[in-house]
Amino acid sequence: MILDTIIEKKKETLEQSFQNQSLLYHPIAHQMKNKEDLFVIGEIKKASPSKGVIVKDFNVEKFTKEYTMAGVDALSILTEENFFQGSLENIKLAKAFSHIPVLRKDFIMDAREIIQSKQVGADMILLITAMLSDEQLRTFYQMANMLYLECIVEVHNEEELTRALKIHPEIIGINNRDLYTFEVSLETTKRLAQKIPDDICIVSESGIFTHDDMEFVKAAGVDAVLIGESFMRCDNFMEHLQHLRYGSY
Ligand SMILES: O=P(O)(O)OC[C@@H](O)[C@@H](O)c1c[nH]c2ccccc12
Repeated sequence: MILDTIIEKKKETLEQSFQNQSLLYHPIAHQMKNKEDLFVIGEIKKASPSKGVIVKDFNVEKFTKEYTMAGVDALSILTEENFFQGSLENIKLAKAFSHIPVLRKDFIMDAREIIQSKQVGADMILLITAMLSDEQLRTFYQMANMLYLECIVEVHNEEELTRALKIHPEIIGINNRDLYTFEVSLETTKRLAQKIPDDICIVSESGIFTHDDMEFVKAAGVDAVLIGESFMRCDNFMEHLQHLRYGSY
């Protein structure tokens, strides 16, 4: 049968073309892993449930340009509307005014939101283990990968980490903030990072304000940091990033 022959040949060709190359390409994870210094994701958020309104003069275009010029490696854009006063439009703005990768930061709970993230131009999405079943986590992760969206799989404790590791994610985000009590402790990063295999990128999220905080999470073995409030409140992004990285102004 010619069809069988075609399929056999096709299999061979596929094997050859995907040899030594991951079927799913993860450029941001790759960049995180290979950066000498910490990879910095700067977050743009107007408000949060724990802090209320953080910036009154909220201008996504301005923040995007300033973060990019200051030298952050990626942007995180809050799109949740009710508690963070975010919007999907802000992703489009960030993409229009910057060339660096953009993370859609939201509480994704529906597969349609993954397609929507791609449509507005996001490069990466957040999947929060605490609010997804094992099945959702797996299917959302696969779906995102098929759309060439990278994922940060967020965890806050050992039980969530065990669940997250089952899908072998490229990037794990350790949230230092407990989403139930809003308590923040960088010890969460220290505790969980040592339980994560070396080939997975680790992002320490929340509560990073100073150079000492950066050094602390770096020593814990993370590849990247996600910083929101301390950037949102600073007067000069470039100086603040310098301070975070090198400890001086
Ligand atoms: O502003 P901070 O403390 O630097 O935190 C940023 C980011 O980690 C935080 O906004 C965050 C982490 N995980 C989330 C999940 C949903 C909404 C927000 C978040």
